[in-house]
Amino acid sequence: MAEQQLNQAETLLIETRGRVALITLNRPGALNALNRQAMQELAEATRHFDRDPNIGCIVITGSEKAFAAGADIKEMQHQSFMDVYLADWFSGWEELTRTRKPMIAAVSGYALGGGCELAMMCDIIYASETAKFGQPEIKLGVIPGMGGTQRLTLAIGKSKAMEMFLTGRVMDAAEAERSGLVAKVFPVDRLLEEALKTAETIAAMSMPATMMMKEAVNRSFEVCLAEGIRFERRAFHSIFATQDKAEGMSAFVEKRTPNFSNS
Ligand SMILES: CC(C)=CC(=O)SCCNC(=O)CCNC(=O)[C@H](O)C(C)(C)COP(=O)(O)OP(=O)(O)OC[C@H]1O[C@@H](n2cnc3c(N)ncnc32)[C@H](O)[C@@H]1OP(=O)(O)O
Repeated sequence: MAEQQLNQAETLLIETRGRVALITLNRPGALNALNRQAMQELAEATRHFDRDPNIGCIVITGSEKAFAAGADIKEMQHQSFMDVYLADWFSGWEELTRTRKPMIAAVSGYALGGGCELAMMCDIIYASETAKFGQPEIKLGVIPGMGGTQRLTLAIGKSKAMEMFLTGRVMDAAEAERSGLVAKVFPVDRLLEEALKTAETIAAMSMPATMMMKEAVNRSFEVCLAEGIRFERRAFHSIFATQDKAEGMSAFVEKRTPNFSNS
């Protein structure tokens, strides 16, 4: 598989592996704490790959010890209400959630606070056996600010989410998988390989279909069921205008591998 190293950001390592983009959080001294620079660089990298017709899936990972230990507490420590309100802190993360191509989070070690929220902004979470998920903001006297109260509650249900938010308890990988937060758990040394393998599988599908699938599934989080189902039906109708629909169905009937053209 062709590997290509892209221009380096300060807080990230960015590379491509064939049709997959791999973004590695890289602030080892701070356990990948997410400062404003990391937010801007992540948004820039995902925007870049979203526009790149050669990329079909994006994987975001961290180190073995920490996916990300949260938003940068040292950066937030001296901010006042007026500082964060006027600068609309964390609104920049919304850009990441507007990425239209599928994103996989490969999580090893700590995914706390903003780290857990970043993983949940992705479409699939794969975890290593050492992964630890939590929203410990309550211990800092604050609440999550990157979507955690909404996404964790939707992922694992109100009672369990409330227990985690209100106590700051951390969940291990096995519990995260049982709760539906995580799709699969792997030994540490297989995590990235498995995430990249799934990303390659996704990138080999029809790109309009994977993008529309993501858009339709995400509607279920944003609108009521009836509106979501209407949206899904319209997206389903419109995908019948693609060549990839014709190719995919013909390939099935003809018992061959489809050759998608992303059109
Ligand atoms: C408030 C909102 C809206 C969102 C948030 O995300 S708040 C942050 C939520 N996360 C946390 O509260 C976790 C904070 N970190 C820890 O509790 C611990 O670091 C640990 C349990 C994850 C790991 O403990 P360990 O003893 O193994 O490592 P440390 O010595 O504590 O950390 C190493 C190094 O990293 C710095 N660090 C860790 N997390 C953060 C963070 N979230 N922000 C800024 N810096 C962080 C830590 O200070 C230390 O650096 P120094 O050696 O320079 O002190």
